Amino acid sequence: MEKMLIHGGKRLAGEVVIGGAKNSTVALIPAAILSRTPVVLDGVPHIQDVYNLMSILGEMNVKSDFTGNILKIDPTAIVKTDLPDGKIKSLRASYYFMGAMLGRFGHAVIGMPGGDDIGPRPIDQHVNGFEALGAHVIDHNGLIEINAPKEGLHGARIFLDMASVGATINIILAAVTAKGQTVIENAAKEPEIIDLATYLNNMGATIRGAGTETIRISGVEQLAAHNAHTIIPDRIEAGTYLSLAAAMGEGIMVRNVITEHLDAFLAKLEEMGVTMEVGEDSIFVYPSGELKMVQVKTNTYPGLATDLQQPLTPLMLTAHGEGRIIDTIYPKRTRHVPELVKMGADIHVENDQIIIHHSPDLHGADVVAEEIRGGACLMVAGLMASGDTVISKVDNILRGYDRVVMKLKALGADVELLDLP
Ligand SMILES: CC(=O)N[C@H]1[C@@H](OP(=O)(O)OP(=O)(O)OC[C@H]2O[C@@H](n3ccc(=O)[nH]c3=O)[C@H](O)[C@@H]2O)O[C@H](CO)[C@@H](O)[C@@H]1O
Ligand SMILES: C=C(OP(=O)(O)O)C(=O)O
Repeated sequence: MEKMLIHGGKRLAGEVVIGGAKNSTVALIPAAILSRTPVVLDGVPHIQDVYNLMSILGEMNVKSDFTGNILKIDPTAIVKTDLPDGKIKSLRASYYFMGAMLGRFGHAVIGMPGGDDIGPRPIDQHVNGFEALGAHVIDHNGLIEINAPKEGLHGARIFLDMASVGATINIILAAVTAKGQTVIENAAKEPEIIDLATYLNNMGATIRGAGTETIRISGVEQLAAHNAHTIIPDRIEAGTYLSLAAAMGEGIMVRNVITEHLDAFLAKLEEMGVTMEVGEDSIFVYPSGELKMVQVKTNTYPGLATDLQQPLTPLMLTAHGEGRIIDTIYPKRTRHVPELVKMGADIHVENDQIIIHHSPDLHGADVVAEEIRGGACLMVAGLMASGDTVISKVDNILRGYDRVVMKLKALGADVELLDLP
């Protein structure tokens, strides 16, 4: 079992280049099966989720080749295949094969996805969307079978109960080749949705309004990719390094960012007193002086992302006063809290609110990364702490952080992956 060993307490400096967005990539790869021609993705992050999706593609006789940052996917010999278990369970985004297979074959049999254990993650909005398009959905005890009617899917007006990223993407994937117009109201507005729409539109889809709460899709016969698509930078990876830079940096340049995607997060860092120079596609973080405690409430985009509340937490531990984090998207996303306590943090959970006090003396400990961002939080805390931190279940970090050990080492961190029992 791989674990991450961190000899903490070292000041860091230099630059880090952010990879392509995990949450775009994991939608773009399943979406590739809608194309009748080979697909090329550029800026693909080296993360376990990508390797697992490639393995799922292989089960459908879709060949893929990942060299450098380029992923080539050839769906021309695709075979309609049921995907009941195996790698499907290794990540959340495998549920995008529901919409993509439905769009391509009018039929999908997919096991319920895996992904982070961060509280309840139902897929009722995805199912309601498929049904509105005319599909028949049967849940065979966690094995989801979806069938389009004989005449194919038809456009529909769909109002989401909540602005779900996954449901918005899955409905787009199914609707791009449905007959007629689909309108998704209360759609998610995350940048990854715009990235997906750009990619599909370049294949011949007609999707308008991505990035707003009303998305209109006019169905087309079929899609075919003709150009490579460059994936947007990962705003969550960027936020994680910004938090680390503010906590331990002697001057760190974070490159390849779309700074607008980080507006809410940057505003929070500024409120804390972090000094930054925000360029066109980079952010330089100066060494921090005394920081001010802040109150944090996560929200859907453009609000502060739930995926950034945990990476921000170690930085908040350096500030004076009492801070609170309310995660309105995943209120139970608190599994990192007892692990931080093992490291000497003054932090606890009260009625789903995370309460934080100044904790200047973090020390290394054996901790568990129960999920990706909780893991990222412990990684940042481990780099700040004195002594050694050993993080187990590190695969949860590696499934979403591009070449993280290499990037941290380049900043001067003393970190390695070890095969430990
Ligand atoms: C692969 C990917 O892109 N993952 C991201 C995606 O997850 P994911 O797409 O799973 O998250 P959603 O936006 O769908 O979930 C938002 C909220 O809606 C609820 N909900 C969602 C769907 C549904 O059918 N019913 C329902 O009740 C969820 O439980 C959650 O409370 O968006 C989350 C919220 O920004 C991020 O934390 C994840 O990193
Ligand atoms: C929750 C996350 O991922 P997933 O939806 O893939 O589990 C995340 O990236 O923070």
